[in-house]
Amino acid sequence: MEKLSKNDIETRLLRLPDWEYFDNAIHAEFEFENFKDCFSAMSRIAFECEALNHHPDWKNVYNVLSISLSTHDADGVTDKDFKLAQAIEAIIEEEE
Ligand SMILES: C[C@H](O)[C@H](O)[C@H]1CNC2=NC(N)=NC(=O)C2=N1
Repeated sequence: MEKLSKNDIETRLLRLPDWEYFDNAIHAEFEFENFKDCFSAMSRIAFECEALNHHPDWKNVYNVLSISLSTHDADGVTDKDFKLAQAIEAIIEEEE
């Protein structure tokens, strides 16, 4: 999977306003009502990750989920990260 250029990444991010690019990865933070809602979204995201065989670096503190996406094999951001970011957005929108 080919690593995307900074320009490509920034162009693609125009369609994903929750996400930003820094430190060689794309990042987003989502806040939920409480821990249960947050963990419920994380479970749904986890199944999607398995289906896509692509996995986030993520952190949960109570009702906040912080996600970073990069492709370890490519040492950067690839199309796989954008596919997963889109899937995550769809899940978050359904949970809202
Ligand atoms: C063997 C397996 O396909 C690889 O280890 C996959 C699994 N999930 C992955 N997830 C991420 N974020 N980057 C990878 O390079 C990656 N590689």
